Amino acid sequence: MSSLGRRSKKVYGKIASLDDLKQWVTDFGAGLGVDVETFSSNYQGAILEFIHESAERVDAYIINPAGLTTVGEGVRHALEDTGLPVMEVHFSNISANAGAARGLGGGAINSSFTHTATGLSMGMRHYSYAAALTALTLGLDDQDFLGAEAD
Ligand SMILES: O=C1C[C@@](O)(C(=O)O)C[C@@H](O)[C@@H]1O
Repeated sequence: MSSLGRRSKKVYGKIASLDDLKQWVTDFGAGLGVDVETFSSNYQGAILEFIHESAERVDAYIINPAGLTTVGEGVRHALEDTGLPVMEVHFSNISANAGAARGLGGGAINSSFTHTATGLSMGMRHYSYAAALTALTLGLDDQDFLGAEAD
């Protein structure tokens, strides 16, 4: 994701850098009245440390597992252990066939995050984050859904 600006414009759209993405998501959250804390790293251990140290102070996670999508068991497990809602997001539609407009060039991949995620938002460029953030906000405000006390 640190190479966002060099990726296919057709799939990833006009967001030119991770900093731009973080700002866009933060601004979108502010519009919803939500504080967004952003984090990114190319190092799996750093992602694990962030999840561990943030679990007590956040309400939920939105994760784009990017290059870890098919292999990030440690990160997936750490997220599951927080007991918090987790939305998986992707710019691309990772389930699309090869050659599809917003799919990955090589065709569908199987995410190792989806089976324990609360929800999934993908194929909508950076708007996938907007969908995830909106759904999480509504869900957490709903006392019969994500806003309910954890079991
Ligand atoms: O780095 C990425 C980005 C991605 O997660 C997306 O946002 O579409 C899709 C992944 O397959 C890829 O490795």
